[in-house]
Amino acid sequence: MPLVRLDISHVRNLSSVRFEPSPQVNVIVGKNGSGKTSVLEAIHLLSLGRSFRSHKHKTYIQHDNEACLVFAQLQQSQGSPIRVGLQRQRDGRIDVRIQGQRAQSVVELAERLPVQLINPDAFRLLEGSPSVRRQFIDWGAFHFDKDFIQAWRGWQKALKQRNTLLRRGKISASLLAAFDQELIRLGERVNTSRKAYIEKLTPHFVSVLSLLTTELAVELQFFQGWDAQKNLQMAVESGRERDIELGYTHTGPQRADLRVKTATGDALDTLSRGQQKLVVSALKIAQGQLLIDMGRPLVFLVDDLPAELDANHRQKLCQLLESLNSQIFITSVEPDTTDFHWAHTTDVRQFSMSNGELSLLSKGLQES
Ligand SMILES: Nc1ncnc2c1ncn2[C@@H]1O[C@H](COP(=O)(O)OP(=O)(O)OP(=O)(O)O)[C@@H](O)[C@H]1O
Repeated sequence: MPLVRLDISHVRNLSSVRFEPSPQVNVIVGKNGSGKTSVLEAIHLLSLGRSFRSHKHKTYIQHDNEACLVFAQLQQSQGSPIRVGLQRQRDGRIDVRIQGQRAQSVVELAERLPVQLINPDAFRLLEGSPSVRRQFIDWGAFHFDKDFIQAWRGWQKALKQRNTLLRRGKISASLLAAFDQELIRLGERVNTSRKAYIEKLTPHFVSVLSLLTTELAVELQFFQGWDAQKNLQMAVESGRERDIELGYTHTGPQRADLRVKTATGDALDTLSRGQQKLVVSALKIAQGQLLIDMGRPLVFLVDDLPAELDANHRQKLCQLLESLNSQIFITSVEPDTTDFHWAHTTDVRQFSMSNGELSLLSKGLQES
């Protein structure tokens, strides 16, 4: 599934960038504002139909252009590469093509080209609201449990309807109880899937983190969103009167969270910025590794790797990513990337980015 060819047109300052990435490691080096992140943004756009930097598509379409286009060839395990492309118009329209045929939705691309992003914003996993961590869990649950998305959508719908009733007031606890059956059934289903995913992820996370650093003992605690001693039925029943008072559903899977703890407290309060970066990277890599173990290769997009990591940890992170046998795109402002040590068997291509122009600096297997 690696990208063997990439054509990017009119994404930010990239008027026309065409290149043949390595199926293994690609390092893009350039000054601030040269366009490195825009290459990762274009790959993300092709995978998910959206940017990781902005929800507003007009911000990434190049000024004075009506549309941006990202086109790629994806290597298959057998046979010739498949052609995939995505065009986004300024008026919002999206055109997704697979082998020249129009696709039903961007989901078809997400399945063919899963990406995992590690960038400075990934810190939001620790410092952001619980919704960021729920998204992280749900991404994994979605890939692990084929029925998860259907249950999640149904539960969201039931929750929305219930909250609308509560907001309007004038609803009795007995009437509300009639609406709660579906909410409870689907909410339990969502919770079971999330729990199972975190159980699978935890040992991977622990082992990935121990490869990055031996100095940190970090624990993942899944909070299901209500008292662990109760099932959802009991929690919803005992919370009904309070929900009526508050005008919304105050307990349930919508309050779930993933707590990242050290021996002395929350990781966010006790770890340095660099250590937090290692923890977040370990979470993201563990998540990717689980998917790879299921036979679903993915592309890692790593933006601004050196920031806040010393050379030793940077090297360990590179080794770990390399060991996953995935395609990797890494950006760096450092002109000297010799401290990224890759195995001599790895095909590393190094590119230079300058004012939206990409050029190949070096290519091939590494010297031992
Ligand atoms: N819609 C747009 N049209 C044209 N140029 C844009 C648009 N949006 C942003 N730019 C410019 O494109 C460039 C994008 O750079 P990008 O963020 O990819 O750089 P970078 O090399 O990753 O920088 P850094 O190292 O600072 O993260 C910037 O120079 C920015 O001013």
